[in-house]
Amino acid sequence: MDRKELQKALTESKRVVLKIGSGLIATANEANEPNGLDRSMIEKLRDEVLFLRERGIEVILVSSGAVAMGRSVLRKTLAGYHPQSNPGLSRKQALAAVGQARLISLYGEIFAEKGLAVSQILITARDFRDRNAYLNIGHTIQELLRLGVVPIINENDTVSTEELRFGDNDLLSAACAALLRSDLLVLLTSVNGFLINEQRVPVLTSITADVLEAAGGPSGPGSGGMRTKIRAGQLGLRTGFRVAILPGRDRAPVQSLFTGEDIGTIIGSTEPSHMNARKMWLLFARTRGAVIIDDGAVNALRHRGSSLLGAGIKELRGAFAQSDVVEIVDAAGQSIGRGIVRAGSREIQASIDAKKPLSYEVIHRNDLIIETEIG
Ligand SMILES: Nc1ncnc2c1ncn2[C@@H]1O[C@H](COP(=O)(O)OP(=O)(O)O)[C@@H](O)[C@H]1O
Ligand SMILES: N[C@@H](CCC(=O)OP(=O)(O)O)C(=O)O
Repeated sequence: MDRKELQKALTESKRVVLKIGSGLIATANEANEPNGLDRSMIEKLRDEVLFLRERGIEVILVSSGAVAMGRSVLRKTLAGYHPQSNPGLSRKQALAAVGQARLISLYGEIFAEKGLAVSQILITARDFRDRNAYLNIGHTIQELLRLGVVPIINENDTVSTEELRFGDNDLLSAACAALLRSDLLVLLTSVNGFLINEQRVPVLTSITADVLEAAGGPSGPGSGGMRTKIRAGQLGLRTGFRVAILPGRDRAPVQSLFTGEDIGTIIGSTEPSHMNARKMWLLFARTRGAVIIDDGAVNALRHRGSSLLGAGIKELRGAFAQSDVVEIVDAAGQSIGRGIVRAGSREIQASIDAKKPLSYEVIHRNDLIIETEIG
């Protein structure tokens, strides 16, 4: 696909999520000790936000840097504090708790210099799994945008346990881009874009095994590196937003992209189709239990676009209630998708035991997503 065509399409975006990672925003002193956040980087970000807003584009920021800022604050204020080279989760959580307040106040100060107000939104992966919490996040952000306030999102590190963590803000910002129906996710990076054999790849329209192979982890203070940026691109291709991985050290990378300069790596297609909102949420939803289905039902779901009828269910795993999201598993134990059940496990189990399958659609087509859509 022609990069120029795709780049032109990007400029039609109505809502953009813009993410800056620890690798770019954290600074170190000459002795390589943590030394706060890079003020000039935040000033640049502010000017990029202003540029997009002047074009009528809504902007949501995702900023890392709480842990790095926490380290720097403690180094400067606590005698005898020594930053650990590889801190565990609870130490990182404590550092984030110290640093997040400073981070947001620094943004507030710098953005106010040009008449912009900021807000802090702290979220966890769990918030996206709960439909009410996710809808409320959306409503709050919508209202902030209506007010003209810039939302600044970070992970709520205090409450994120190991299994509930995004862990890095590339994936958090991708989830935000999907669920907030943004057209474009900009990931600022410390390198020139996605590189293969040191050469920048200007455009990706699909994520192949070679691409995944070439995308490695971070080399600086960040936690995701390029691998998570490519995963963000994969989610974008599936759900309908485009991704631009841009060199964050350039003078004005977003403005360059929007004015047609050939920089960074763009991931997307020229005509992305937004996944419908309910299916989108199913991608992130927490599942409770599973329905194990027979080969005929697998075939009907995969190839005929059917709903799941009671007759196709062989057994159940775990207890769940009507309206819960369950895993859909084939006879070999492989998960083939997930969906919202119209009956609880007790009712379905009773029908299996009585050999009288439920006569209705236990999971309606509109309420399920199969693995080709999940990826
Ligand atoms: N194929 C690749 N292309 C570009 N960078 C790569 C690749 N594989 C690994 N990397 C590493 O990914 C990192 C880019 O992420 P960076 O912007 O530093 O991180 P973060 O967003 O986590 O702060 C760089 O450290 C770079 O060395
Ligand atoms: N929530 C953490 C950010 C985690 C992180 O480092 O993410 P990233 O910079 O995307 O690799 C913080 O603010 O320090």
